[in-house]
Amino acid sequence: MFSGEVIAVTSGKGGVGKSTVSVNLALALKKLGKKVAIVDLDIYGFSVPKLLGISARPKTVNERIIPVEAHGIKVMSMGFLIKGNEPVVWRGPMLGKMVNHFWSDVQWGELDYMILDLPPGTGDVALDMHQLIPQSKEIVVTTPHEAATHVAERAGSMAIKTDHEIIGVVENMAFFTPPGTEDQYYLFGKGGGETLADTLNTELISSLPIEPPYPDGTTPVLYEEGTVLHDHFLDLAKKVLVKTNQTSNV
Ligand SMILES: Nc1ncnc2c1ncn2[C@@H]1O[C@H](COP(=O)(O)OP(=O)(O)OP(=O)(O)O)[C@@H](O)[C@H]1O
Repeated sequence: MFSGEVIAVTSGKGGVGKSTVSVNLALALKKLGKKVAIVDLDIYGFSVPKLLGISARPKTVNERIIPVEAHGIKVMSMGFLIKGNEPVVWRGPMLGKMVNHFWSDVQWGELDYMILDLPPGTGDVALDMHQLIPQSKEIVVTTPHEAATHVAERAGSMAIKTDHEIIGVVENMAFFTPPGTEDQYYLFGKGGGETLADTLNTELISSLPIEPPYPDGTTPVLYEEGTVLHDHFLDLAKKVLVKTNQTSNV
């Protein structure tokens, strides 16, 4: 158990950048001097350990689990409990037990923020989380494309129905600016994030551009200084501070 803000990051469909937003928001909050943990509850697509380059596993001391630390943040993931890349074949009640386990049996210590990377959609884990952590607030991630915003609306509606505050919508892959230009190309359409925010009666708190690959063709996953997305994530973290009545420690 811990005291601090719990922020669940959700999306309607997979692949829109929910884990990318969760991890980079957690790192940006850390840069603002906050004590941060991230919990990867994306049972069928856990990716946080890989994004953070973690190969260690959590240890248990006096029947309490000690989370793994990476880049200055504490991490727990469904991926720590599964061997290699095996598929997860658990059903609802087992998943509920796991969510409870992460919440009650982990030695989190003092934290300002706990970021939860939820599975996409409105399945068992999202429902369990909403019931177990009634104080959690939500960020809804979508791309501007109608196919994504349409299903993201359902994920957001679930938060509203269970009385959870939606901090805002993050529109990811909103546009592409070719390096060396100021042009903006709206590859997945324009305005989808704003429309979703209106429908959910919340605010569009960030429009994140598409990060171009490095010259060698690889793509960054942690947006360090020098990347296009670095400042966008810092701005998003500052907005989260304001929305949760906190101020930067740096
Ligand atoms: N703004 C961006 N610019 C460029 N690439 C991005 C951006 N956001 C995410 N990506 C890339 O898109 C892919 C999908 O992102 P991510 O894994 O975060 O999505 P997700 O919504 O968590 O998916 P899933 O639910 O399947 O885990 C990754 O390869 C990620 O690096």
